[in-house]
Amino acid sequence: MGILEKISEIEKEIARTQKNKATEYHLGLLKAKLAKYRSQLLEPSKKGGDKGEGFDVLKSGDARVALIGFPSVGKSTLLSTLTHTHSEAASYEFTTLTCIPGVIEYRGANIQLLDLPGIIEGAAQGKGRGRQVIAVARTADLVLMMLDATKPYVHRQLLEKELESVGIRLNKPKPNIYFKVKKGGGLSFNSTCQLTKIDEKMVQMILHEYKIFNAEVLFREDCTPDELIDVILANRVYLPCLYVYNKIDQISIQEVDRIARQPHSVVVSCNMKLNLDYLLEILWEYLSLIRVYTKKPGQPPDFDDGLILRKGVTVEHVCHSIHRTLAAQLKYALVWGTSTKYSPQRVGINHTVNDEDVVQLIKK
Ligand SMILES: Nc1nc2c(ncn2[C@@H]2O[C@H](COP(=O)(O)OP(=O)(O)OP(=O)(O)O)[C@@H](O)[C@H]2O)c(=O)[nH]1
Ligand SMILES: [K+]
Ligand SMILES: [Mg+2]
Repeated sequence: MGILEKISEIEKEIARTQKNKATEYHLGLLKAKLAKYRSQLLEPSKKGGDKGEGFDVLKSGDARVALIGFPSVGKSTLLSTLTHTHSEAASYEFTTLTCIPGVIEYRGANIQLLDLPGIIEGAAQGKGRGRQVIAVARTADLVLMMLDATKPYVHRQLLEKELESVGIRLNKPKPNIYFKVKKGGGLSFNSTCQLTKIDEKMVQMILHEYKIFNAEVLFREDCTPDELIDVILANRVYLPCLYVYNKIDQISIQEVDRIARQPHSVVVSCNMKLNLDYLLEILWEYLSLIRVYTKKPGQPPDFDDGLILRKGVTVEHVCHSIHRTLAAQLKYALVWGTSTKYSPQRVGINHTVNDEDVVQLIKK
């Protein structure tokens, strides 16, 4: 039996197994098996052929966004609208057959936007260019899932399932589980909170499925067996995802309003250029980008040339992004902006900066 058949057998068995206390362990085991086979699918095959490799496009700029969606939802139209790059758009499916990179210039940042072929159900199993598209998605900082607002909601769920099945986790934090394989000593099982979805026996069973007999497992939150499997496999990517509903020129205003209220969702019309400014604002937000200005003593801040950084960075990162030796020479910094109580305020190297802060670095 090939891996694909094994996967489909297990999926069928999971579907026909009733979910209750008595079948809990059995289901946990099935899920562990399923995840194991699926991750084998992701491994590059030794015989050549479909290696599951992405399209060869160099990463560039401050962040990378992958456009994922069914055919003809308007991905190429969006790329041509937001960037200087043209990507052929047409009313037939699979117009785009390769990866076409463009650059969104926004607030001084260069955001790489990747137009990709449409994916279809079964993409993860190798249908169409699915695996290549998915391989590119894994390298992105954000998935921009484009949907046709005139199509049923189930389209979104199908796409999510495809990405889920290849280990891409959307808008989910990494499960807070400490896991370490050991050389001996059996299983050390601990938790810092009450566990309602998993117990020691289940953990042991799942680990045995991966031939792991000695390990340290510490749950810091109430995780599910699936989350434990994710941590064991360690090949999952956790990405923010924006659902962009295109073609709102074709639906009623009530419908637009309803969709726009869903979490992580933005409504646009590429053809009518509706709401694209808002899309860029949200994109910036979801990429956790910030812009920080530097200022030399006695001179105005350099507002033309901000530093593009990520939320949560400190004065130390600011130093590094200017020159690698600067951090070691820093005495203190003066900061104007929302990260301080006073403007300016004298801060140390570990001070966290905010979007739009002005920073003056004082050397020793
Ligand atoms: N009504 C309407 N049509 C749109 C909009 N945006 C794109 N389209 C149309 O949708 C069709 C498909 O657009 P594409 O940009 O080729 O879609 P795609 O997702 O790149 O398609 P593939 O490359 O085939 O996967 C074209 O006929 C576009 O003109 C929109 O905002 N409203
Ligand atoms: K198309
Ligand atoms: Mg296209």
